[in-house]
Amino acid sequence: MLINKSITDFVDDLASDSPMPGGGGVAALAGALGTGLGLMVCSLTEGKEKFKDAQGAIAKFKQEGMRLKEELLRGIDGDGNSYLGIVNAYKLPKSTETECNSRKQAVQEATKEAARFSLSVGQNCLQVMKFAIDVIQYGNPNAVSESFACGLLAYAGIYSALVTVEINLASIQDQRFVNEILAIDIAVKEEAEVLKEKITGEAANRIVIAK
Ligand SMILES: Nc1nc(=O)c2c([nH]1)NC[C@@H]1CN(c3ccc(C(=O)N[C@@H](CCC(=O)O)C(=O)O)cc3)C=[N+]21
Repeated sequence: MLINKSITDFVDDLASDSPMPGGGGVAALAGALGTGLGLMVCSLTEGKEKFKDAQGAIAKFKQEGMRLKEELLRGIDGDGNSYLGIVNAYKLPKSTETECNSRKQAVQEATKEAARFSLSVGQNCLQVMKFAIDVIQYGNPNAVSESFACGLLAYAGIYSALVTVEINLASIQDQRFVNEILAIDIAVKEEAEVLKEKITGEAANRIVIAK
């Protein structure tokens, strides 16, 4: 499993020509790392008298963050496996016309599954950006830089997931499927842009460097 590797082995694997991890799995990792940073800020806020008014909100955000962290960690291997589905479908025999047809069908199905999987990674990363905004607003301001990094790692995760969705869509023939997924893909991107503006705007307001 990819998630049990050391960071060094993971990055070396990534750098090699092995088919996983790919862009989709790294998207999930970026989202998980972002979530970890946001959760760190929750931990630095919890139980502190200074932040007593924020305790209820932080407890709620922490639960959501823990759910997203688990889901994104699962997505690192999950996405890689969904891509392996495509690789394996291409390896099916193609000597007869029947074999060719069923191989083609299997490649199409596996590619749809891979597109759906990376879309779900992108959607989870979008939730991490919302979690980041909550944590920016309610969390310990000493670590607000971590809250911003949480949101911006998730933003990178979204784009990494969505280009993966799109490269898969490019080889899918079922136009109805393509339209349906593309509509969600575009909506996620639009929402991510709004959230990114909000996050960078907050960062500019909250981290003021004397000149
Ligand atoms: N859910 C999902 N996650 C992905 O990460 C994902 C995906 N879908 N869809 C497609 C892109 C692209 N990507 C590649 C990974 C390895 C090779 C690779 O190793 N290619 C070898 C051949 C691989 C083989 O045939 O074994 C080559 O081009 O020479 C290529 C492309 C992962 N992606």
